[in-house]
Amino acid sequence: LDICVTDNSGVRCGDGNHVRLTRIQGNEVGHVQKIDTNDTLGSVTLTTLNTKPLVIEAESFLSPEECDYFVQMAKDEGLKESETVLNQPENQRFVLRDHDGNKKLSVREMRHTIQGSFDVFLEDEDILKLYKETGWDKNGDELITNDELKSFTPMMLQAEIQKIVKANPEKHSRMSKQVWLYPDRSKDKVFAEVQKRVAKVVGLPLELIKLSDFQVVSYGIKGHYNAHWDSARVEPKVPCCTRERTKQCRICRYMTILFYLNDVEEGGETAFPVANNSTLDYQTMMEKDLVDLYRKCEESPLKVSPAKGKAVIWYNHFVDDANGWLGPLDEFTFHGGCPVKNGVKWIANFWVKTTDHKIKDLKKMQKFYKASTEKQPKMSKEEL
Ligand SMILES: O=C(O)CCC(=O)C(=O)O
Ligand SMILES: [Fe+2]
Repeated sequence: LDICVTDNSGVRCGDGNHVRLTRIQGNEVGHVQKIDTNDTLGSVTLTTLNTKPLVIEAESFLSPEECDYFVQMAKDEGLKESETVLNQPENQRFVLRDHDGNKKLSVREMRHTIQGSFDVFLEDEDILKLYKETGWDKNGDELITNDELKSFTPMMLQAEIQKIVKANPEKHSRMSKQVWLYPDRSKDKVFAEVQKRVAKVVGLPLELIKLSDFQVVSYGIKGHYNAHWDSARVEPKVPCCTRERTKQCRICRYMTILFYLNDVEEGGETAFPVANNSTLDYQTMMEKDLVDLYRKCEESPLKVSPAKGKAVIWYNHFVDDANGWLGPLDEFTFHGGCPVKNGVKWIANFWVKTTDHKIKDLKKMQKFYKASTEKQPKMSKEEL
């Protein structure tokens, strides 16, 4: 195997063991480092915002022109309403969340049932109004018993919820528009330069950066994205998703580089609701409704404010010590977008993807390596 990659130390070839995922050294909160980019921008300054999880901010990672360029590109391509992705298969979606196991659903348990089943975040008042209108809570004790459950089906519940979110779309876990961009890797000069800059700043092979996904998202007033992980927990039996793959797979995004493409008048921060918690337990996360950033954003321990050209960088996964590739999910990267209060918000997600098959990834990277070396016009003797 002869694997070559291009990184900050030049072209390096070997058997594959010489390629490892690396992290930017964050050191401590407030640590500042300046990285020369050797391009039109000159340099990028990184500031460590947090260490658990490691979150790094770069003001002016993109120039205002680059930001405008990506927004225009997204508009030309056309944005579509973001779908809320539920990871559970269809038949496991409707699960009654009877947390205390007393065979009755409290209002809170019904809220969580609806969240888990339909990805819709209602308030207690919505549930009570629903009971009133449908009569499902026959005796009006605000509890749904097994017997009362028989009077309606999941389909009926879904229909009611659909009515509610139609009138109040902000009750969705996500309210935004998005588009995947596949800027032609050799022809789009702006995108190519940004990819190079990303490779330089994060210190990963350019060939890996070229495998990344790029998505532009826009939020209007009340637009938000409740807390989630950008990647998934490692499950050896479920392979990582790739562009070719359609069967059951999990998302594997080693790192997220989130660009803010405009200045937001008010709101729209990126929040990390479990940052710096000593432990992470799902029970507390449920009890405190930490997912619900639409309502609980203010309580978040770490928030990053949008600013045109700024990038916020974090690692969804640790690195596997043995092979230097995708390691365990860093669960503290749980994050989302706070509601926009005034103005609009444009972002671009730059997701550095890998799979858990290092060799397969390296082989894919070789295609980009070869393309770049072949395209290089041979220098004539005169030029030398
Ligand atoms: O809008 C934000 O600040 C966060 C967006 C986000 O987390 C995502 O698109 O995955
Ligand atoms: Fe995200």
